[in-house]
Order: sequence, then structure tokens, then C-alpha cells
Amino acid sequence: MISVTDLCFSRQDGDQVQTLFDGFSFNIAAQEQVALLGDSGSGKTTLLHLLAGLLSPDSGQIKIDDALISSYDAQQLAHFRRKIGLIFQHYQLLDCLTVKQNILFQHKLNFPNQSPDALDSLVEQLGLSDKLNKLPSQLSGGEQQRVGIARALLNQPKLILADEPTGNLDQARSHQVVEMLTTLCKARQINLVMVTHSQQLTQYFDSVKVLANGQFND
Ligand SMILES: Nc1ncnc2c1ncn2[C@@H]1O[C@H](COP(=O)(O)OP(=O)(O)OP(=O)(O)O)[C@@H](O)[C@H]1O
Repeated sequence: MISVTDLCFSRQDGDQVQTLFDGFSFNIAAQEQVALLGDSGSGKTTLLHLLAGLLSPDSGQIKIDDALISSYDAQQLAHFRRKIGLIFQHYQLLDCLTVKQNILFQHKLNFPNQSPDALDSLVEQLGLSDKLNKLPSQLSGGEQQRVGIARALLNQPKLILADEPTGNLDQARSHQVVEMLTTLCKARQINLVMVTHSQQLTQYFDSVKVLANGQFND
């Protein structure tokens, strides 16, 4: 569940101050899957970064489940981020590591004493079983993004934030990746917020929110 109240956020743009959000409030229900649309520059990525605790609001409250992250300090935010999954357009895989090592990397950092029970079934569901020993550069774009999804899901997050994860993929691969992502999140009861520019991909989501002038136009 995401609850945002009176969010205000501005950033310095040269000599000027650019106000992106000025009293923005919304709720996203537990397990809801939301497609986030909006014109270029409307603030979609900024909003994801605020929800991920990568940026701090000037004022207002951001609550993710029971965590009031807008009041967290840097250490609390670092701890909080272990509980969410982030997926990016540029897959952000480490090229010197194999697919398996990439999937396990964050899990090892977050949970050094736990073995990742879900690994085998997850890679099978994502069609990656025969790719585990390859390097990311040996995979197609769609396969690389599935590695990013496996990496995000392995930590069993309550929330996944995905920023245009299909931006580099053709239409067929985009549909395949988003269908997999939404199906896996639904089965695991994970809140999903995904930025996309594609109206067609919104069919896989429970709701669509369009960001314009610092508010949702829905
Ligand atoms: N690091 C930064 N420093 C200063 N301004 C920034 C920074 N990042 C983004 N902006 C500005 O903030 C505004 C919102 O950017 P943001 O990336 O959130 O938009 P977006 O809706 O995700 O756009 P797109 O669809 O093009 O990715 C834009 O005007 C952008 O120029």
C-alpha cells in the first residue's frame, strides 16, 4: 500500500527553481498494479525516486505499507530499500558477472546468511534456466530485462518500482516482459508501479494513472 499526502518537491534548474509537486496526494491499494503514464518531463521518474527513498520530499508524507519513509534518515532509507525491487530501462546488469551472479548479487548483499530458496523456480518461470552461466552481453534485450526482473523478485519485495523497463525492447518483447512481470507480481501479492509510454501495455494493469502538472489526471 502506498499513501502520499501533500507531497511537495522542487529542484534547482540553473538559476530557477522548478516545482514538480506542490500538494500532491494519492493512494495505491495493497497489491494494486499501476501503470504510470505522462508526458516527457512530467515527473514520472522523479516520483518513482521519491517512492523509492532515493530522493527526499521538501514536505509531505510518503508511506509505504507501515513505513513512513518521508521521515527516515539515510540509514533507515538504505534499510528500507532492501525491501523494494527496482527495475530500470537500462538493465543495470554487471557485465563481468554471469546471469546467475547478477541475479544473486543484491540478495547476497541484503541477506548474506540466507540462501535464495526461490531461485530455481523463478529462473524457470522467467525462461532463464539455460542462460545462468552466460554473460549479460550474450543475451537479447528481453532476456536481460528478465534477469533484472528475477533480481528484483528474488528479494521478495512488497513493492516493485519499474521505470520504463521495456523502453529498449520491440513491441512483442515488451508485451512478453510486462505480462511476465505483472503475472509474477500478482502471484506474489506485490504492489507494482511501472512507468511506461505505451498505452497498449496498460492492459496488463489494474489501474492507469496519468501524471500532468504534478497531479494524477484519472
Ligand atoms: N537530476 C536532475 N537535476 C535537475 N533537473 C532534473 C533532474 N532530473 C530530472 N530533472 C528535471 O525534472 C523534470 C522531471 O523529470 P523526470 O525525469 O522525472 O520526468 P519523466 O516524466 O520521467 O520524463 P521522461 O518521460 O522523459 O523520462 C524534468 O523537467 C527534468 O528536466
